[in-house]
Amino acid sequence: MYMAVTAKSASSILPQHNKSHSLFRLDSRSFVSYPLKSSFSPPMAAFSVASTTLGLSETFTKLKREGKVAFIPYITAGDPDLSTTAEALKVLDSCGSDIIELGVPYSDPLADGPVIQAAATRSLARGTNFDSILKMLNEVVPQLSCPIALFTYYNPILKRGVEEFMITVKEVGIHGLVVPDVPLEETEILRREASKHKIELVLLTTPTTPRERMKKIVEVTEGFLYLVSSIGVTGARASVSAKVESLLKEIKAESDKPVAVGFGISKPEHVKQVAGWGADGVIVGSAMVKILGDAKSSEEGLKELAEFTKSLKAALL
Ligand SMILES: O=P(O)(O)OC[C@@H](O)[C@@H](O)c1c[nH]c2ccccc12
Repeated sequence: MYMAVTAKSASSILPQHNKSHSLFRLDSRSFVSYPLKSSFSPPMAAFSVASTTLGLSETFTKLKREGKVAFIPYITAGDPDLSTTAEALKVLDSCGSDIIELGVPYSDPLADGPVIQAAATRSLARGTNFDSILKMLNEVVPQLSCPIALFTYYNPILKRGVEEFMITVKEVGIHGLVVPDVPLEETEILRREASKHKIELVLLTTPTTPRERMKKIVEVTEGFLYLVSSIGVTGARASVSAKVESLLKEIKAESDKPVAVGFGISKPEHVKQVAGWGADGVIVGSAMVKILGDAKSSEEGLKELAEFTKSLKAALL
């Protein structure tokens, strides 16, 4: 189920639409943002919830000191329901996740494969919305030891207003933000408000990102750099592209910022391999989402999620 978009809308969000596979090619042209450094320090209240948990970059600094690689799962908020999401966040945290990516369900998830698209559809059908997610986070975040990076397409941010969005997510203790489809020409306000409210804006590069553009992205990403392992959309793959090894070398030649790799990773051997190639973090999404979506009950899904998370985390120890 891929959205038929006009050439214009595709070019403004994901510039290439490969007709042969009707998959949207992720391209970093829409992933560049330049957070402005500002002297603005938000009122202490803004830190009240988040001050007990390390942020994204602090987490990577701590892990690097310990010689460890970050394990970063992704799940879609509200799938199968928000109370299960609340429990899943606690399960992922207690099973050793170092950062959790929490997806805001969206009606046109252009960069997502069928598993995450279906999760977003189920969640929206249940009535999940941004306010109900914030309410859940307000209760759960104080119980977590690892930071949350909110994952959302650009539209839900624009709908709420960028400044209002940043204020509200900061208030519930969100540390980071990943926005895969932010159009280059509209990054000005996003990076200014993210920086102002101490939200780490994570940028993405892909295997097709030209070197000069990659350098720009690496320079300005905050928290970590998201290296998309393969072209196409999210979804578990039989193997992780060997190109990741050389891409990691190229990026690390430009910057010592942490790099986390995502797309297709779904087995302990994938995790081990990507860590062995020098990644600072490993991101697993669709395989996690599938467990929760396929389970006959929440209890069963949470139990399987715990087992699966521990099996992947063990590959990093
Ligand atoms: O699902 P995968 O193949 O394990 O990839 C991680 C991915 O799910 C998560 O990081 C993510 C969810 N939706 C996205 C859209 C674009 C980039 C990344 C994502």
